[in-house]
Amino acid sequence: MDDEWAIRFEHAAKTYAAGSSASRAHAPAAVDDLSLDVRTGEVLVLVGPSGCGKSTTLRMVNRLVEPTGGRVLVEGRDVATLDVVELRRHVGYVIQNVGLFPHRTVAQNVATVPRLLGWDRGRTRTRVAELLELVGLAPDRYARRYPHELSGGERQRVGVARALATDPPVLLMDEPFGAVDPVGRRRLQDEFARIQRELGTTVMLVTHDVDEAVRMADRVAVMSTGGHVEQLAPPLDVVARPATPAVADLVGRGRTARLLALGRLARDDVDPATTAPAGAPVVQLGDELGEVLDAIASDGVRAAAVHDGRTPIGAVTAADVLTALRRLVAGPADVTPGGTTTA
Ligand SMILES: Nc1ncnc2c1ncn2[C@@H]1O[C@H](COP(=O)(O)OP(=O)(O)OP(=O)(O)O)[C@@H](O)[C@H]1O
Repeated sequence: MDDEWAIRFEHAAKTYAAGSSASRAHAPAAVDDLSLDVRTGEVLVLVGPSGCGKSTTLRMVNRLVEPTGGRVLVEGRDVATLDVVELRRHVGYVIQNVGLFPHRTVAQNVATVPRLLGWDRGRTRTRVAELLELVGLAPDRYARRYPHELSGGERQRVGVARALATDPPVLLMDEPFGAVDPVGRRRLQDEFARIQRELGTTVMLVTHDVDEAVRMADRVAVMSTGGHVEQLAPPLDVVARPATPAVADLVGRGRTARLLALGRLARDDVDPATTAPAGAPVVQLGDELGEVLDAIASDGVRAAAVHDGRTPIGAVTAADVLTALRRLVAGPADVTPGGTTTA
């Protein structure tokens, strides 16, 4: 196994053979020529407009879609050479609306793959209980329920538990939280992030929700038609310094709010000569800029005191937060259109 990457696309291409032979001859490629590495243990999010080839890209990994050009490797092996059942044991898959078996209980749904693998009942039962705990569903309350007795968010959790049953090193997620209301979605995102960190799973996630992308990703791949990667970079870089007009278009609306959530208070943002007035709110170096602004925005306050741990190091005003935002946008000048930044 390669330590650096878990999934590699090498000039991967897919042209669907649909319609008449005449239209087939001119069918545009859903994915034209994709070369991309997903690093071991990272969450890489594909985001882009509808029809740009995100799902096609994802499905080439578990061979729900067979490439018509190039190749896809998982943990160093060309997926085309692998037995599909063996491959899918290593590659979990979660989709919107999950596709749970309606006439099977939660426990039976989660046990699907262990059953196929012939695990004994004791091992399966223990694993199912572990997984339900992991996704925040108490086994004694949920194991015997049927999918129609669950909320959308709970069903999605069962889908995640099922995909993780054999502890796959790679997990593919296609709009996994798309069917959940915004509040539930945010909670699921947070919990999933915790689970992912705990397990160290390599995740490739598809969404068309830019906020979801920047919240979940270690790196974001912004795609345009034909599976073309416009920019591949950490969320902050994508939002602060879009590499192409297409990326700017996608992240443009609500950009300041996203920067406030992604940017962190740095030492350079703090005025060491100023002391905040008595009773001023205290923020910490490294806090989200949005939280800092919230603190300053509270009634009758013009500045927040900044601490580094327990040590007061100065004060910060709303104007300083604005300067910090500009610092993020100015950033290091290492982004080239269509290129990548290293992080
Ligand atoms: N089975 C198929 N047969 C023919 N064409 C397909 C098939 N699946 C996808 N396509 C086409 O391939 C292109 C890419 O589709 P894909 O589903 O990968 O895009 P996407 O970015 O995931 O879109 P969305 O965000 O709307 O789900 C689209 O033009 C789509 O119409």
